Amino acid sequence: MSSPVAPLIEIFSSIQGEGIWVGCRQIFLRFAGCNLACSYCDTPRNTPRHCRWEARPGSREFILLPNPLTPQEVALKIRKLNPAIHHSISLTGGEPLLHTSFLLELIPLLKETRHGIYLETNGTLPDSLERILPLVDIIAMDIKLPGTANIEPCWQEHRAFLKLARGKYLFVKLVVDEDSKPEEIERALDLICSVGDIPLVIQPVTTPEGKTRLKPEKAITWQSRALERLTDVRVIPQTHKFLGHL
Ligand SMILES: C[S@@+](CC[C@H](N)C(=O)[O-])C[C@H]1O[C@@H](n2cnc3c(N)ncnc32)[C@H](O)[C@@H]1O
Ligand SMILES: Nc1nc2[nH]cc(C(=O)O)c2c(=O)[nH]1
Ligand code: SF4
Ligand SMILES: [Mg+2]
Repeated sequence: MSSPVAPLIEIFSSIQGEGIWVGCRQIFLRFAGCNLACSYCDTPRNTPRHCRWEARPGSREFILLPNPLTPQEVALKIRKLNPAIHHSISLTGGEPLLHTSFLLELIPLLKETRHGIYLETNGTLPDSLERILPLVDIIAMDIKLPGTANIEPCWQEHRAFLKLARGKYLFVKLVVDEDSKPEEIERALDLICSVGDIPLVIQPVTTPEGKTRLKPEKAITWQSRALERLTDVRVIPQTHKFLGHL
């Protein structure tokens, strides 16, 4: 039987710019395609890019789409990035859980990082998560605020996802801006608390110009509100955008 293939946008080594593992060195695998279309999304999910390899740390290897790669080919490219010095491999996108058949074959080939597999996900595909759950170590799950992302609500999918993911090293990211609706943030807090005392990162929207769209006073207000109900609540912007990392 032939190996599944997956459309990858890029493979690169960089410093995690978001969430509770910010600052850790990771290898990033960015998959093409997404089941959502968040208004603030900073990632061209399907745009082919030119193939090029820059042989310097933090460089990126751009895979010319639609040239899908097999798990063996991806594992070989990762091996060239010295996985042993990396905290983990971040599976991101686009939405990585759209490619679970590929991940089931790929992940067992990726053993050399210090803390395994880090899944960066929009938290809307619980059935897909269930397929690969034993193979992931850390889950960074977004709870999408419908008004902020300008998408249909996915509260039910998020609830099912959280219940599955809570046994892992799990944290939730809430991407918030000045116009985020208080009732939606409250609903997200209700959802998290109904599943457990899960670490929460409030992540301001970053504009294409690199500015954060959440004033300090509002970030403080929402963090205070969340800290009344959760133990670990941090406000962390996308640091890689200020530091110039990939
Ligand atoms: C590009 S997404 C890919 C993984 C997955 N599709 C998701 O949404 O979690 C990775 C992370 O970047 C965040 N993100 C994307 N665009 C952003 C922006 N303009 N400002 C702040 N966070 C952003 C997402 O919310 C998510 O936490
Ligand atoms: N440095 C860096 N950190 C990141 N954290 C999440 C990212 C993503 O696009 O999934 C990302 C990214 O694209 N670059
Ligand atoms: S789910 Fe993630 S990749 Fe998809 S549009 Fe939203 S932020 Fe972008
Ligand atoms: Mg990114």
